[in-house]
Amino acid sequence: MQRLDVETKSKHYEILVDQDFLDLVPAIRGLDKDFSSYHVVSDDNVTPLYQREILDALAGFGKPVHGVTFPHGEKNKNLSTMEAIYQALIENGADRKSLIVALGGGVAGDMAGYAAATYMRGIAYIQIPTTLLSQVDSSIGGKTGIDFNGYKNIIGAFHQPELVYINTATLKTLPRGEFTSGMAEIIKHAMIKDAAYFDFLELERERVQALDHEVLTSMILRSCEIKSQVVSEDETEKGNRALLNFGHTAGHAIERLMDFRMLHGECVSIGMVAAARLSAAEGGFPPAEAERLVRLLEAYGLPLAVPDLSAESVYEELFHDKKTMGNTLTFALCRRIGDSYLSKGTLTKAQILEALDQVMERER
Ligand SMILES: NC(=O)c1ccc[n+]([C@@H]2O[C@H](COP(=O)([O-])OP(=O)(O)OC[C@H]3O[C@@H](n4cnc5c(N)ncnc54)[C@H](O)[C@@H]3O)[C@@H](O)[C@H]2O)c1
Ligand SMILES: O=C(O)C(=O)C[C@@H](O)[C@H](O)[C@H](O)COP(=O)(O)O
Ligand SMILES: [Zn+2]
Repeated sequence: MQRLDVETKSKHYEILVDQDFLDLVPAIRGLDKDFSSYHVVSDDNVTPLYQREILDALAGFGKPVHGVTFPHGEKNKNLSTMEAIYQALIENGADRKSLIVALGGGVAGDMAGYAAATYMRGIAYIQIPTTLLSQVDSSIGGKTGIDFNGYKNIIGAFHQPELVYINTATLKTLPRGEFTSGMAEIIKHAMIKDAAYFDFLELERERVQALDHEVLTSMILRSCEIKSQVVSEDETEKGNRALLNFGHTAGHAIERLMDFRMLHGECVSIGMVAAARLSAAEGGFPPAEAERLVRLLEAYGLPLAVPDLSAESVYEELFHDKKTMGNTLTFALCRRIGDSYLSKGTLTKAQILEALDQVMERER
């Protein structure tokens, strides 16, 4: 098992990376908290795969254990699913000393985390991420929340977990497209912080895609390190945490405009291509490096452009981004691969439209 620390202002916790669930109970025991009951929240794909094993393991604590299942998918990351989760917590007698267990992908993590942030004004939770995306990104850092009227993560709270327990064996059941979606966040980590990691992702692509255990584990660990470092320095996104939003400004807009028919990572991939174009327009990001990004995304099977949207429609959506203050758009951009910065209000509408045009399939 491998361990990493996350040290934010509000909480210190560990990320454990293992190949099974055998150390989960000892890890929870190690938190040294006397939880009164356990509530495992997962979607209807993950429940039949992993919920029973987790419930059985937690039953060893001798306290009530409950499973809560919600319908899978981004379309269900909303208030009505939250209502059902709150209802289940009440019916199952969750109290202030209960532990919520977020089991599944980023959707389960964001919603179970938000339930933990708000139920009885905040209770403890842990993350057991089972998608590549959630293992390297969403389970770490305490951003929790839901979409509302299609606006991405527009309601939410920062609430750090007590523990992140990653069992890489769960990736064996993950559909291929979901694995690919997770690769977008991993490439994002390399783009914003680590050129050598970008080289690694280029060099080791075949072994990554073959789920080679050694390469996969090193990759997950490196991404967890990058994410936890950024989060530890700026827990509540007062500044540089927004670098983790590289590709998300346009990505979230596309996700909404496509009515969530595309996966988060796919939209982030297209958003990163747009961000690379903007980086070139503003900061002189070298065209050869933009090309390397495009080739890497393509090699991992990620999309580079979006069908059936107009640059204008995406541009209008950008103003709903959480980094937008008043009318000032903020973008996470790159000077070079591995070297990122925040650009606040300096790009013109024409520059942004031109970059967006290049990721519109019809207009290419
Ligand atoms: N909080 C954050 O910091 C953060 C970071 C990145 C993304 N996100 C959010 O995460 C969400 C995307 O997460 P995701 O890509 O994990 O999506 P997801 O949670 O919808 O999971 C993807 C699909 O895989 C299934 N699944 C999960 N684990 C499985 C497994 N081991 N085997 C088989 N099927 C499995 C799920 O049922 C689902 O259908 C988005 O809502 C995004 O906004 C949040
Ligand atoms: O943890 C962060 O900070 C991120 O930006 C990680 C992103 O991958 C993630 O999609 C996050 O949920 C986006 O945050 P938002 O504040 O733009 O909704
Ligand atoms: Zn993301």
